[in-house]
Amino acid sequence: MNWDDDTAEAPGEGDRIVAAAADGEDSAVEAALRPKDLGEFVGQEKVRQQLDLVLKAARQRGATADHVLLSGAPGLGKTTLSMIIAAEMGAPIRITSGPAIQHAGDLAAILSSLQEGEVLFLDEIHRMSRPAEEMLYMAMEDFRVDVIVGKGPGATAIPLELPPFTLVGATTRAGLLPPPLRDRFGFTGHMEFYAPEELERVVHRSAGLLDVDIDPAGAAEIAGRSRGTPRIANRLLRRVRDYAQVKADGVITREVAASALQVYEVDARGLDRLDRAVLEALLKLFGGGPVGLSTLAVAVGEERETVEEVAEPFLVREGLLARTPRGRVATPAAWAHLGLAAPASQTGQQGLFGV
Ligand SMILES: Nc1ncnc2c1ncn2[C@@H]1O[C@H](COP(=O)(O)OP(=O)(O)OP(=O)(O)O)[C@@H](O)[C@H]1O
Repeated sequence: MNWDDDTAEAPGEGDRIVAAAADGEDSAVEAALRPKDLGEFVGQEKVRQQLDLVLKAARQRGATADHVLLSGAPGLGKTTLSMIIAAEMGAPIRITSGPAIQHAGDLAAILSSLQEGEVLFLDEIHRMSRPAEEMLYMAMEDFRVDVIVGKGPGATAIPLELPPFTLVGATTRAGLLPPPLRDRFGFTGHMEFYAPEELERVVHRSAGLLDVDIDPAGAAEIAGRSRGTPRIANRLLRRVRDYAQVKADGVITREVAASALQVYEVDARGLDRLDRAVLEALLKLFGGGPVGLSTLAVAVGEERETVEEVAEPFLVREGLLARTPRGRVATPAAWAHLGLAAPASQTGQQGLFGV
Protein backbone atom coordinates (compact mmCIF):
# COMPACT_ATOMS: atom_id res chain seq x y z
CA MET A 1 0.00 0.00 0.00
CA ASN A 2 1.20 3.51 -0.67
CA TRP A 3 -0.44 6.89 -1.02
CA ASP A 4 -2.01 6.06 -4.35
CA ASP A 5 -3.53 2.78 -3.23
CA ASP A 6 -5.19 3.96 -0.07
CA THR A 7 -5.19 6.93 2.22
CA ALA A 8 -4.99 5.10 5.53
CA GLU A 9 -1.91 6.42 7.30
CA ALA A 10 1.16 4.20 7.03
CA PRO A 11 3.05 3.28 10.22
CA GLY A 12 5.59 5.99 11.04
CA GLU A 13 4.00 8.56 8.70
CA GLY A 14 2.09 10.63 11.27
CA ASP A 15 4.91 12.47 13.04
CA ARG A 16 6.91 13.42 9.96
CA ILE A 17 7.27 17.08 9.12
CA VAL A 18 7.16 16.10 5.42
CA ALA A 19 4.00 13.92 5.72
CA ALA A 20 1.47 14.81 3.01
CA ALA A 21 -1.52 13.95 5.23
CA ALA A 22 -2.88 16.62 7.58
CA ASP A 23 -1.94 16.61 11.27
CA GLY A 24 -3.83 18.30 14.09
CA GLU A 25 -1.97 21.59 13.79
CA ASP A 26 -2.50 21.69 10.01
CA SER A 27 -6.24 21.30 10.41
CA ALA A 28 -6.38 24.32 12.71
CA VAL A 29 -4.30 26.60 10.46
CA GLU A 30 -5.44 25.38 7.06
CA ALA A 31 -8.82 27.06 7.22
CA ALA A 32 -7.08 30.44 7.37
CA LEU A 33 -4.74 29.62 4.49
CA ARG A 34 -7.22 28.18 2.00
CA PRO A 35 -7.69 30.20 -1.19
CA LYS A 36 -11.30 31.38 -1.38
CA ASP A 37 -11.82 31.53 -5.16
CA LEU A 38 -10.36 30.12 -8.38
CA GLY A 39 -8.35 33.30 -8.94
CA GLU A 40 -6.49 32.81 -5.66
CA PHE A 41 -5.92 29.08 -6.23
CA VAL A 42 -2.30 28.66 -7.32
CA GLY A 43 -1.28 26.31 -10.17
CA GLN A 44 -3.25 23.33 -11.54
CA GLU A 45 -3.91 25.46 -14.65
CA LYS A 46 -5.73 22.77 -16.62
CA VAL A 47 -8.11 21.76 -13.84
CA ARG A 48 -8.70 25.40 -12.94
CA GLN A 49 -9.56 26.45 -16.52
CA GLN A 50 -11.79 23.46 -17.14
CA LEU A 51 -13.58 23.88 -13.83
CA ASP A 52 -14.02 27.59 -14.46
CA LEU A 53 -15.89 26.75 -17.68
CA VAL A 54 -18.03 24.07 -16.06
CA LEU A 55 -19.07 26.42 -13.24
CA LYS A 56 -19.62 29.49 -15.44
CA ALA A 57 -21.79 27.48 -17.84
CA ALA A 58 -23.88 26.08 -14.98
CA ARG A 59 -24.31 29.57 -13.50
CA GLN A 60 -25.41 31.00 -16.88
CA ARG A 61 -28.01 28.24 -17.23
CA GLY A 62 -29.13 28.82 -13.66
CA ALA A 63 -28.50 25.11 -13.08
CA THR A 64 -26.73 23.08 -10.43
CA ALA A 65 -23.16 22.23 -11.48
CA ASP A 66 -22.34 18.73 -12.74
CA HIS A 67 -20.82 16.23 -10.32
CA VAL A 68 -17.04 16.66 -10.06
CA LEU A 69 -14.39 14.04 -9.33
CA LEU A 70 -10.99 15.24 -8.10
CA SER A 71 -8.09 12.80 -8.00
CA GLY A 72 -4.57 13.31 -6.70
CA ALA A 73 -2.21 12.77 -3.78
CA PRO A 74 -2.99 14.10 -0.27
CA GLY A 75 -2.37 17.80 0.38
CA LEU A 76 -2.68 19.01 -3.22
CA GLY A 77 -5.86 21.01 -2.66
CA LYS A 78 -8.88 18.76 -3.27
CA THR A 79 -10.76 19.95 -0.18
CA THR A 80 -9.84 23.55 -0.98
CA LEU A 81 -11.13 23.19 -4.53
CA SER A 82 -14.42 21.69 -3.36
CA MET A 83 -14.96 24.72 -1.10
CA ILE A 84 -14.16 27.01 -4.02
CA ILE A 85 -16.73 25.18 -6.18
CA ALA A 86 -19.38 25.85 -3.53
CA ALA A 87 -18.31 29.49 -3.16
CA GLU A 88 -18.32 30.07 -6.94
CA MET A 89 -21.81 28.56 -7.16
CA GLY A 90 -22.99 30.57 -4.16
CA ALA A 91 -24.00 27.30 -2.53
CA PRO A 92 -23.50 25.82 0.93
CA ILE A 93 -21.17 22.84 1.34
CA ARG A 94 -21.41 19.66 3.40
CA ILE A 95 -18.20 17.76 4.06
CA THR A 96 -17.96 14.06 4.78
CA SER A 97 -15.76 11.11 3.82
CA GLY A 98 -16.04 7.56 2.51
CA PRO A 99 -14.94 5.86 5.73
CA ALA A 100 -17.61 7.82 7.65
CA ILE A 101 -20.33 6.29 5.47
CA GLN A 102 -20.41 2.62 6.32
CA HIS A 103 -24.13 2.00 5.90
CA ALA A 104 -26.48 3.05 3.12
CA GLY A 105 -28.62 4.62 5.85
CA ASP A 106 -25.77 7.02 6.75
CA LEU A 107 -25.73 8.26 3.18
CA ALA A 108 -29.53 8.44 2.94
CA ALA A 109 -29.58 10.65 6.04
CA ILE A 110 -27.07 13.06 4.50
CA LEU A 111 -28.64 13.12 1.04
CA SER A 112 -32.16 13.67 2.32
CA SER A 113 -31.09 16.72 4.32
CA LEU A 114 -29.31 18.50 1.43
CA GLN A 115 -30.63 21.84 0.22
CA GLU A 116 -31.20 22.57 -3.46
CA GLY A 117 -27.84 23.27 -5.20
CA GLU A 118 -25.78 22.26 -2.14
CA VAL A 119 -22.28 20.85 -2.69
CA LEU A 120 -21.62 17.51 -1.01
CA PHE A 121 -17.87 16.89 -0.63
CA LEU A 122 -17.10 13.21 -0.22
CA ASP A 123 -13.41 12.75 0.58
CA GLU A 124 -11.82 9.31 0.08
CA ILE A 125 -14.85 8.31 -1.95
CA HIS A 126 -13.18 4.99 -2.86
CA ARG A 127 -13.45 3.88 0.78
CA MET A 128 -17.24 4.00 0.95
CA SER A 129 -19.12 0.75 1.63
CA ARG A 130 -20.61 -1.13 -1.32
CA PRO A 131 -24.31 -0.64 -0.41
CA ALA A 132 -23.74 3.10 0.09
CA GLU A 133 -21.95 3.26 -3.24
CA GLU A 134 -24.90 1.66 -5.00
CA MET A 135 -27.29 4.12 -3.38
CA LEU A 136 -25.07 6.94 -4.58
CA TYR A 137 -25.38 5.82 -8.24
CA MET A 138 -29.11 6.49 -8.25
CA ALA A 139 -28.79 9.68 -6.23
CA MET A 140 -26.24 11.10 -8.67
CA GLU A 141 -28.16 10.18 -11.77
CA ASP A 142 -31.82 10.57 -10.88
CA PHE A 143 -31.68 12.62 -7.65
CA ARG A 144 -33.62 9.87 -5.97
CA VAL A 145 -32.88 7.13 -3.44
CA ASP A 146 -34.76 4.04 -2.37
CA VAL A 147 -34.83 3.80 1.40
CA ILE A 148 -35.27 0.19 2.50
CA VAL A 149 -37.57 -0.18 5.46
CA GLY A 150 -37.68 -3.48 7.37
CA LYS A 151 -35.73 -6.69 6.84
CA GLY A 152 -36.07 -9.96 4.95
CA PRO A 153 -39.13 -10.76 2.81
CA GLY A 154 -41.15 -7.97 4.44
CA ALA A 155 -38.66 -5.23 3.47
CA THR A 156 -40.03 -2.46 1.28
CA ALA A 157 -38.29 0.23 -0.75
CA ILE A 158 -39.64 3.73 -0.21
CA PRO A 159 -38.58 6.11 -2.99
CA LEU A 160 -37.33 9.49 -1.79
CA GLU A 161 -36.93 12.48 -4.13
CA LEU A 162 -33.80 14.59 -3.58
CA PRO A 163 -33.16 18.21 -4.52
CA PRO A 164 -30.54 18.64 -7.28
CA PHE A 165 -27.07 18.79 -5.69
CA THR A 166 -23.43 18.69 -6.80
CA LEU A 167 -21.33 15.82 -5.59
CA VAL A 168 -17.60 16.55 -5.37
CA GLY A 169 -15.77 13.27 -4.85
CA ALA A 170 -12.08 13.14 -3.94
CA THR A 171 -9.82 10.14 -4.31
CA THR A 172 -6.12 9.45 -4.29
CA ARG A 173 -6.54 7.55 -7.53
CA ALA A 174 -9.51 7.62 -9.89
CA GLY A 175 -8.59 4.12 -11.12
CA LEU A 176 -9.68 2.71 -7.74
CA LEU A 177 -13.31 3.68 -8.38
CA PRO A 178 -15.70 1.21 -9.97
CA PRO A 179 -16.50 2.34 -13.54
CA PRO A 180 -20.26 2.86 -12.89
CA LEU A 181 -19.38 5.41 -10.19
CA ARG A 182 -16.62 7.07 -12.23
CA ASP A 183 -18.94 7.41 -15.24
CA ARG A 184 -21.50 9.36 -13.26
CA PHE A 185 -19.20 12.34 -12.80
CA GLY A 186 -19.64 15.05 -15.43
CA PHE A 187 -16.12 16.36 -14.88
CA THR A 188 -12.93 14.69 -13.65
CA GLY A 189 -9.93 16.77 -12.67
CA HIS A 190 -6.54 15.25 -11.97
CA MET A 191 -4.39 17.23 -9.55
CA GLU A 192 -0.66 17.15 -10.26
CA PHE A 193 2.24 17.78 -7.89
CA TYR A 194 3.17 21.48 -7.93
CA ALA A 195 6.21 22.95 -9.66
CA PRO A 196 8.71 24.77 -7.39
CA GLU A 197 7.67 28.20 -8.80
CA GLU A 198 4.05 27.44 -7.94
CA LEU A 199 4.98 26.44 -4.41
CA GLU A 200 6.93 29.67 -4.09
CA ARG A 201 3.68 31.51 -4.82
CA VAL A 202 1.87 29.39 -2.22
CA VAL A 203 4.58 30.20 0.37
CA HIS A 204 4.46 33.94 -0.41
CA ARG A 205 0.69 33.98 -0.19
CA SER A 206 0.64 32.08 3.12
CA ALA A 207 3.44 34.25 4.55
CA GLY A 208 1.32 37.32 3.74
CA LEU A 209 -1.70 35.83 5.52
CA LEU A 210 0.38 34.81 8.54
CA ASP A 211 2.09 38.21 8.60
CA VAL A 212 5.54 36.70 8.16
CA ASP A 213 8.42 38.61 6.57
CA ILE A 214 10.01 36.51 3.83
CA ASP A 215 12.23 37.38 0.86
CA PRO A 216 12.01 35.65 -2.55
CA ALA A 217 15.09 33.47 -1.94
CA GLY A 218 13.68 32.33 1.40
CA ALA A 219 10.39 31.35 -0.27
CA ALA A 220 12.31 29.48 -3.00
CA GLU A 221 14.29 27.56 -0.38
CA ILE A 222 11.11 26.39 1.39
CA ALA A 223 9.36 25.59 -1.91
CA GLY A 224 12.26 23.41 -3.10
CA ARG A 225 11.97 21.24 0.01
CA SER A 226 8.18 20.85 -0.04
CA ARG A 227 7.87 17.71 -2.18
CA GLY A 228 5.48 19.31 -4.69
CA THR A 229 2.78 19.63 -2.00
CA PRO A 230 1.21 22.89 -0.72
CA ARG A 231 0.31 21.35 2.66
CA ILE A 232 3.99 20.53 3.27
CA ALA A 233 5.05 24.00 2.04
CA ASN A 234 2.69 25.63 4.55
CA ARG A 235 3.92 23.39 7.37
CA LEU A 236 7.60 24.05 6.62
CA LEU A 237 6.85 27.78 6.46
CA ARG A 238 5.42 27.66 9.99
CA ARG A 239 8.48 25.83 11.33
CA VAL A 240 10.85 28.23 9.58
CA ARG A 241 8.87 31.16 10.99
CA ASP A 242 9.47 29.83 14.53
CA TYR A 243 13.18 29.55 13.84
CA ALA A 244 13.37 33.04 12.28
CA GLN A 245 11.61 34.49 15.32
CA VAL A 246 13.80 32.75 17.92
CA LYS A 247 17.19 32.57 16.18
CA ALA A 248 17.14 35.40 13.64
CA ASP A 249 15.48 38.80 13.38
CA GLY A 250 12.16 37.37 12.23
CA VAL A 251 12.89 37.72 8.51
CA ILE A 252 13.02 34.54 6.42
CA THR A 253 15.97 34.66 4.04
CA ARG A 254 17.53 31.75 2.14
CA GLU A 255 20.09 31.23 4.94
CA VAL A 256 17.45 31.32 7.68
CA ALA A 257 15.21 28.85 5.79
CA ALA A 258 18.13 26.48 5.09
CA SER A 259 19.38 26.56 8.71
CA ALA A 260 15.87 26.05 10.09
CA LEU A 261 15.17 23.09 7.84
CA GLN A 262 18.52 21.59 8.71
CA VAL A 263 17.35 21.58 12.33
CA TYR A 264 14.23 19.70 11.21
CA GLU A 265 16.36 17.34 9.08
CA VAL A 266 14.67 18.23 5.79
CA ASP A 267 17.36 18.39 3.11
CA ALA A 268 17.63 20.53 -0.02
CA ARG A 269 15.51 18.11 -2.02
CA GLY A 270 12.86 17.54 0.65
CA LEU A 271 14.18 14.22 1.96
CA ASP A 272 13.86 13.72 5.71
CA ARG A 273 15.83 11.58 8.16
CA LEU A 274 14.04 8.35 7.19
CA ASP A 275 14.41 8.89 3.42
CA ARG A 276 18.10 9.58 3.83
CA ALA A 277 18.61 6.58 6.15
CA VAL A 278 17.11 4.30 3.48
CA LEU A 279 19.29 5.79 0.75
CA GLU A 280 22.43 5.73 2.88
CA ALA A 281 21.90 2.05 3.80
CA LEU A 282 21.28 1.19 0.16
CA LEU A 283 24.44 2.96 -1.00
CA LYS A 284 26.86 2.43 1.85
CA LEU A 285 25.91 -1.07 3.05
CA PHE A 286 24.75 -2.67 -0.17
CA GLY A 287 26.78 -0.83 -2.80
CA GLY A 288 23.60 0.59 -4.38
CA GLY A 289 21.73 -2.75 -4.53
CA PRO A 290 19.93 -4.72 -5.71
CA VAL A 291 18.82 -5.59 -2.18
CA GLY A 292 15.56 -7.06 -0.88
CA LEU A 293 13.06 -4.83 0.93
CA SER A 294 13.20 -6.85 4.17
CA THR A 295 16.99 -6.65 4.35
CA LEU A 296 16.90 -2.92 3.69
CA ALA A 297 14.28 -2.47 6.42
CA VAL A 298 16.36 -4.38 8.98
CA ALA A 299 19.40 -2.29 8.04
CA VAL A 300 17.58 0.97 8.83
CA GLY A 301 15.82 -0.46 11.90
CA GLU A 302 12.33 0.17 10.56
CA GLU A 303 9.29 -1.93 9.73
CA ARG A 304 9.17 -3.26 6.17
CA GLU A 305 5.87 -1.35 5.64
CA THR A 306 7.43 1.91 6.83
CA VAL A 307 10.21 1.68 4.27
CA GLU A 308 7.86 0.58 1.49
CA GLU A 309 4.95 2.93 2.15
CA VAL A 310 6.49 5.96 3.80
CA ALA A 311 9.99 6.39 2.35
CA GLU A 312 9.98 4.68 -1.01
CA PRO A 313 7.13 6.42 -2.89
CA PHE A 314 8.90 9.78 -2.74
CA LEU A 315 12.35 8.29 -3.45
CA VAL A 316 10.93 6.53 -6.52
CA ARG A 317 9.10 9.70 -7.64
CA GLU A 318 12.33 11.67 -7.31
CA GLY A 319 14.19 9.09 -9.41
CA LEU A 320 16.54 8.19 -6.55
CA LEU A 321 15.50 4.58 -6.06
CA ALA A 322 14.11 1.92 -8.42
CA ARG A 323 12.03 -1.10 -7.48
CA THR A 324 13.23 -3.93 -9.70
CA PRO A 325 12.38 -7.65 -9.81
CA ARG A 326 15.79 -8.33 -8.19
CA GLY A 327 15.36 -5.82 -5.37
CA ARG A 328 15.83 -2.14 -4.59
CA VAL A 329 18.47 -0.33 -6.64
CA ALA A 330 19.89 3.16 -6.21
CA THR A 331 19.97 5.34 -9.33
CA PRO A 332 22.99 7.49 -10.31
CA ALA A 333 21.02 10.51 -8.96
CA ALA A 334 21.02 8.89 -5.49
CA TRP A 335 24.82 8.68 -5.44
CA ALA A 336 25.04 12.28 -6.59
CA HIS A 337 22.50 13.46 -3.99
CA LEU A 338 24.47 11.96 -1.10
CA GLY A 339 27.73 13.24 -2.60
CA LEU A 340 29.15 9.76 -3.09
CA ALA A 341 30.90 8.30 -6.12
CA ALA A 342 29.02 5.39 -7.72
CA PRO A 343 31.17 2.25 -7.94
CA ALA A 344 32.01 1.03 -11.47
CA SER A 345 29.71 -2.02 -11.01
CA GLN A 346 26.72 0.35 -10.72
CA THR A 347 27.07 1.53 -14.30
CA GLY A 348 26.34 -2.00 -15.47
CA GLN A 349 22.98 -1.87 -13.63
CA GLN A 350 21.55 0.99 -15.67
CA GLY A 351 19.29 -1.47 -17.51
CA LEU A 352 17.53 -2.28 -14.24
CA PHE A 353 16.17 1.21 -13.74
CA GLY A 354 12.55 1.72 -14.54
CA VAL A 355 11.82 -2.02 -14.75
N1 LIG B 1 -3.50 25.60 -5.18
C1 LIG B 1 -3.31 26.01 -3.92
N2 LIG B 1 -2.99 27.29 -3.67
C2 LIG B 1 -2.75 27.70 -2.40
N3 LIG B 1 -2.85 26.90 -1.32
C3 LIG B 1 -3.19 25.63 -1.51
C4 LIG B 1 -3.43 25.12 -2.82
N4 LIG B 1 -3.76 23.83 -2.72
C5 LIG B 1 -3.70 23.52 -1.42
N5 LIG B 1 -3.36 24.60 -0.69
C6 LIG B 1 -3.20 24.64 0.79
O1 LIG B 1 -2.71 23.36 1.20
C7 LIG B 1 -3.44 22.89 2.33
C8 LIG B 1 -3.99 21.52 2.03
O2 LIG B 1 -4.99 21.58 1.05
P1 LIG B 1 -6.27 20.61 1.04
O3 LIG B 1 -6.74 20.33 2.43
O4 LIG B 1 -7.26 21.20 0.11
O5 LIG B 1 -5.64 19.29 0.41
P2 LIG B 1 -6.36 17.92 0.06
O6 LIG B 1 -5.92 17.52 -1.32
O7 LIG B 1 -7.82 17.98 0.28
O8 LIG B 1 -5.68 16.95 1.09
P3 LIG B 1 -6.31 15.57 1.72
O9 LIG B 1 -6.49 14.68 0.56
O10 LIG B 1 -5.21 15.14 2.66
O11 LIG B 1 -7.56 15.95 2.42
C9 LIG B 1 -4.48 23.96 2.64
O12 LIG B 1 -4.00 24.73 3.71
C10 LIG B 1 -4.54 24.84 1.44
O13 LIG B 1 -4.65 26.17 1.84
